[in-house]
Amino acid sequence: MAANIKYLGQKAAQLVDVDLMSKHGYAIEQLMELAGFSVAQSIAKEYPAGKVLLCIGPGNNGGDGLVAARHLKHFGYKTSLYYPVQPAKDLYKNLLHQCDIHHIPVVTDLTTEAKSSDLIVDAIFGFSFKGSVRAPFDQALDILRGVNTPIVSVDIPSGWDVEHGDVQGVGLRPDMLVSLTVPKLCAKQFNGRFHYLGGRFVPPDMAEELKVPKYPGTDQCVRLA
Ligand SMILES: NC(=O)C1=CN([C@@H]2O[C@H](COP(=O)(O)OP(=O)(O)OC[C@H]3O[C@@H](n4cnc5c(N)ncnc54)[C@H](O)[C@@H]3O)[C@@H](O)[C@H]2O)[C@H](O)CC1
Ligand SMILES: [K+]
Repeated sequence: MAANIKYLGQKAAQLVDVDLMSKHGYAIEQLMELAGFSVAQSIAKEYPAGKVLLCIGPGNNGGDGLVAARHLKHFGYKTSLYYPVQPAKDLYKNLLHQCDIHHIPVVTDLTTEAKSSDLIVDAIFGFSFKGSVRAPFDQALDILRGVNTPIVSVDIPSGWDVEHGDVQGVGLRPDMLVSLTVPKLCAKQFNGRFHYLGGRFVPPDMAEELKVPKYPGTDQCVRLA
């Protein structure tokens, strides 16, 4: 585990988000683009080009996944989306349209796709996840838990409590975790091979307060463990 890292609880993580947008004038599209780009770059550092299935949830964690799908495609990966709940918000509709014009298909047979992919990106739930997993994501997480394909979780391993980890025994054990902005408390329990940090958009005073580590060169991600 990297030294001097600050881990945020659920409320604190949500407050950072609010501060960036309400106080400092960032648009969600800006943050999401950089967050998703950093996820794609973290993946490219550790996994060779191949077939990547991105599992997309109904909130901004899912939005990060839609952005990552597009950048991975630009990087030479073959990408597809599992996106069972598609909210009507323009933000997500536009991101999905952009995936469409990048010839990134939406698939429905999760079991088959998960087994035949080289990598799965879990962009289902992020720091706003609460309670027990509701349909259709309960079944989806069961399927993901049951395949041998390595999983990269975006910000939070889905089904894990943001602060306490897998207290409900959902069972997702990602190979890589890409924390965004600053790791959340549950990241202390992550024991996969690669822990990265992404979301290189935090202004300097806030970065100092949050103990954001230095990113190397022009990279959008930094390996923590
Ligand atoms: N500043 C940053 O670090 C940024 C992070 N980003 C990403 O945004 C997510 C947090 O997004 P948010 O929309 O607040 O929430 P989630 O994606 O975690 O999920 C909300 C979504 O999920 C539903 N839901 C919640 N609990 C359950 C449950 N038990 N069962 C089923 N469904 C559930 C809820 O109803 C909503 O629909 C953060 O983690 C980052 O990945 C931004 O993209 C950029 C800035
Ligand atoms: K996730």
